[in-house]
Amino acid sequence: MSVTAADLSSSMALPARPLLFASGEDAYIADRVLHTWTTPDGADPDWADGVVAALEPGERALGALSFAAGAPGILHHVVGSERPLRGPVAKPRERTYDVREFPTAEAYADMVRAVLDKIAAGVVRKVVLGRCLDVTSDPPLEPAEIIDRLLVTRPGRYVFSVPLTESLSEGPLLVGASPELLVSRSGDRIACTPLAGSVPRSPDPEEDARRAAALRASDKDLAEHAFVVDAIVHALKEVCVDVEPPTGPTLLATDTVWHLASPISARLEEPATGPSALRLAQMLHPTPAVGGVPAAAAAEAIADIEGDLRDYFAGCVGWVDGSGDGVFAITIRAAVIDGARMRLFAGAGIVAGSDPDSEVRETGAKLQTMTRVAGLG
Ligand SMILES: C=C(O[C@@H]1C=C(C(=O)O)C=C[C@H]1O)C(=O)O
Repeated sequence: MSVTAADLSSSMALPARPLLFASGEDAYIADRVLHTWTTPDGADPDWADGVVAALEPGERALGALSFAAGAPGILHHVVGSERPLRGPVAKPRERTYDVREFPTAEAYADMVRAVLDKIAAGVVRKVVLGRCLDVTSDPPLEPAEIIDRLLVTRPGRYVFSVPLTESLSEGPLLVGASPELLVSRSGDRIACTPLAGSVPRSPDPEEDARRAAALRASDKDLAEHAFVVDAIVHALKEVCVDVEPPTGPTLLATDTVWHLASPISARLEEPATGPSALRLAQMLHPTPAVGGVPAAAAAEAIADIEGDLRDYFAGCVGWVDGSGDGVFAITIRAAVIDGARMRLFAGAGIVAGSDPDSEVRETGAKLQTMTRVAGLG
């Protein structure tokens, strides 16, 4: 799509704290918020069904669910429109940043070793472990500037900006550019594209291609990937027909990493009475792409070793309408911006054969998606 003068001016119209979700060329941006639904338990099916039942034609519920079961969810009841919102990339303003790693790279490598011990002991087979960067910026970051840059450069297909409280004008704002589709529903058509198995990209094209080929051939990464595909196929078969698992993963590139990706399609037999996109997201989440295998033991290992970092990170973010159609992406390559402060999260799957230093590099590369658009380099 070519960028016209009208597109440029519409990009200027991006509100200071937009409420939006983009999955194609255009971004769906909320013009009005009618109501905000919150729940202490984002996995509650009655809450999800109540939200979908309240939506009139032309309205959407746009928001996010936390990583953990029994943790909060928020959906804004909105009226909006698809808009091109792709302007020129403004040069980041001069800012001073204070950046803290939490945990440090060394502590993260030790956490990876602790998971490898649990794998060796047969307690778990895969655990996704994350780490954070806490950034303070002077002057404060401007969310609209970051989102504009995400929409133009599209480091991930799914760009989002979602206030995490009922107040749209202040408080934490979840922003990011996820490459990973948890689930989409359009009528009876269901799609998921899990990612698992990753390697940092190289600026040298030959080395970059070599790394991609090595990832495609890596038994460790193929095993890490297969856990996710198996779990999603199993969950989809509970509610769908014609579940089409892929023949093998393909390669997907973001700005900073290569991933193994598996597009999976399925069909709802009775879309009128079948689960909405929001219910499907609740059923599938958290997949072993962000949790692990077995799910309960992995969740316990994450709580013990990683602690309480995630909240909405590694959750899911997206929209649903009154017909049950919608799109939910995994909340990765994401940041929470709150005034002058910004927290970034990145995780990596640990399986037998994982190397702690490689996992530090992988999570470092994943963090760069958001540090770059925020102007930190
Ligand atoms: C958890 C993250 O990424 C997840 C972990 C991946 C992996 O371990 O290879 C790949 C994609 C995501 O499902 C993240 O980016 O923060």
